[in-house]
Amino acid sequence: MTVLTDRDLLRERCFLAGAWIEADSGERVAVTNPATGAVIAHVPRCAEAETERAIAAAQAAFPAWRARTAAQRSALLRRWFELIVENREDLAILMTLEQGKPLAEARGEIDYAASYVEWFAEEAKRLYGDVIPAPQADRRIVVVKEPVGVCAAITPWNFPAAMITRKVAPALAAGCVMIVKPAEQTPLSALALAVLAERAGIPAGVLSVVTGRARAIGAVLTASPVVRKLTFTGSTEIGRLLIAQSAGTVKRLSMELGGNAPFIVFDDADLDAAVAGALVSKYRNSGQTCVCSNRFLVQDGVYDRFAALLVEAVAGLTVGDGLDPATQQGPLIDAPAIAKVEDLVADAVASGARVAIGGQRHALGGTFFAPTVLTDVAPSMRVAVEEIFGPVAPLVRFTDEAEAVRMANDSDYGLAAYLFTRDAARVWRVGEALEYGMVGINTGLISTAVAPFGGVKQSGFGREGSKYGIEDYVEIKYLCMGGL
Ligand SMILES: NC(=O)C1=CN([C@@H]2O[C@H](COP(=O)(O)OP(=O)(O)OC[C@H]3O[C@@H](n4cnc5c(N)ncnc54)[C@H](OP(=O)(O)O)[C@@H]3O)[C@@H](O)[C@H]2O)C=CC1
Ligand SMILES: O=C(O)CCCC(=O)O
Repeated sequence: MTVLTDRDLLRERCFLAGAWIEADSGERVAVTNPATGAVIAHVPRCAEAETERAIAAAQAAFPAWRARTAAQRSALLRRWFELIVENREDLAILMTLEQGKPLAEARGEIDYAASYVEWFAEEAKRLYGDVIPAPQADRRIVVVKEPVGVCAAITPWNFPAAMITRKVAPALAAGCVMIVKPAEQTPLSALALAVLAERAGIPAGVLSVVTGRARAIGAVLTASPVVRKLTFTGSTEIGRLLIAQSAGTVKRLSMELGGNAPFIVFDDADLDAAVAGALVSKYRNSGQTCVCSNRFLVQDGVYDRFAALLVEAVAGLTVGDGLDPATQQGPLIDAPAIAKVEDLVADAVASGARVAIGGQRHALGGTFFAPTVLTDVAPSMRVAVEEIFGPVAPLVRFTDEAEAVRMANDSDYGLAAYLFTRDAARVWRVGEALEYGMVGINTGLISTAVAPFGGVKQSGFGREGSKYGIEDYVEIKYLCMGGL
């Protein structure tokens, strides 16, 4: 394996109640490098019993953690942030090894992940309440914010670090404690973050990371009355299941689920900017991002020109192992992922779409898929309806603004949307008409810790990052003082 400066960051045990443990069964799961198929590590295959112990440890740790002052919690989070930044290169290498994204993108994700910790270290100190003018002279009404309590996070493989910090940091800032179940494909980044949290001095039980059997761990987390909140990022299908499972304990939930982002290019757009935006929003992380553009809606007048420019730009993308500095697009995460992308492209072609570039597995083999542009795509084709999660840009034609908005909103999803135009009035009209939680205007990159990330419709609910993100981890309590 590529040498880490600090080998201690590569952990093959879970972090539970401040101890590094094996699974009770002794079973382990292999972690593979998607670029080579090589096994790079093993992690414990934990199940019900270990999850129960993590919950008990969190419950035990909660009173002391919530009792610390906001400034004390903030200082520990700040230290965690500094350690993430100091270990940026090792964390990025680990991420590329287990996830496949190019090293430059992995470094970017570590910075992004760290920025959530930095942000919420600051927000911890600003969790203000309210004083409400009372209707009676002898009363005072005060609103305070209290931590929700024991929280659980189930996270995906596409952003192995950032999806953890943007849940853990606001939770800990608010005074909650957290159990994380990372994705099976990418546990090493989660465990390395736990190493750094431990080094930062975050007390035992405040943060646990349990790897292993998703269904068993999820069942215990959702059924437990001790766990007061579940936050999930992943597929809509599993989100629905977790919502149903949480009904029995009436848990608070945050769901960041799938997307089908429209990327709308109007006739008056700056086409060079639109192509640059398309590249970053479509091909970053090999298209495996819930906010990736899933369908390009391009107006008649610029359709052919935009397609030609996009194909030219895509032809210049270098595909390869993420550890190679020349690589701009890595492999897909695993065999089912590439099979799904291949199937969607085949379905589109069979229905009349044209492959302008790519359209098949890359010559490198394995799970590498050629960066692809499809033209003559109809909005009803599966490739424009389902979440692709791969480097495929389907180009759909539209005639006028009303049609673009109608097509864009014709989806069960509502996470991110993008539009490119030079018309300021249209920016407002279309920006407001889009039924999405986030809208990128003349940009393909909207993710930042300072803005609220989240969706509407079947893309989920709750917001992460920004001043709103911490609210998902607090309960509002009102104190009514009478007889004054
Ligand atoms: N919104 C987003 O950012 C993401 C969307 N997706 C979409 O979902 C598709 C499938 O990806 P996939 O990785 O299977 O996504 P999943 O939704 O299956 O996985 C996300 C997380 O949920 C866990 N999980 C899976 N099943 C259960 C369960 N029954 N109970 C509790 N936790 C569970 C997974 O654990 P484990 O890994 O151990 O199975 C993982 O930690 C992608 O192609 C993409 O379309 C995927 C990832 C992120
Ligand atoms: O794809 C996801 O699951 C989260 C989006 C990453 C980002 O914050 O941009």
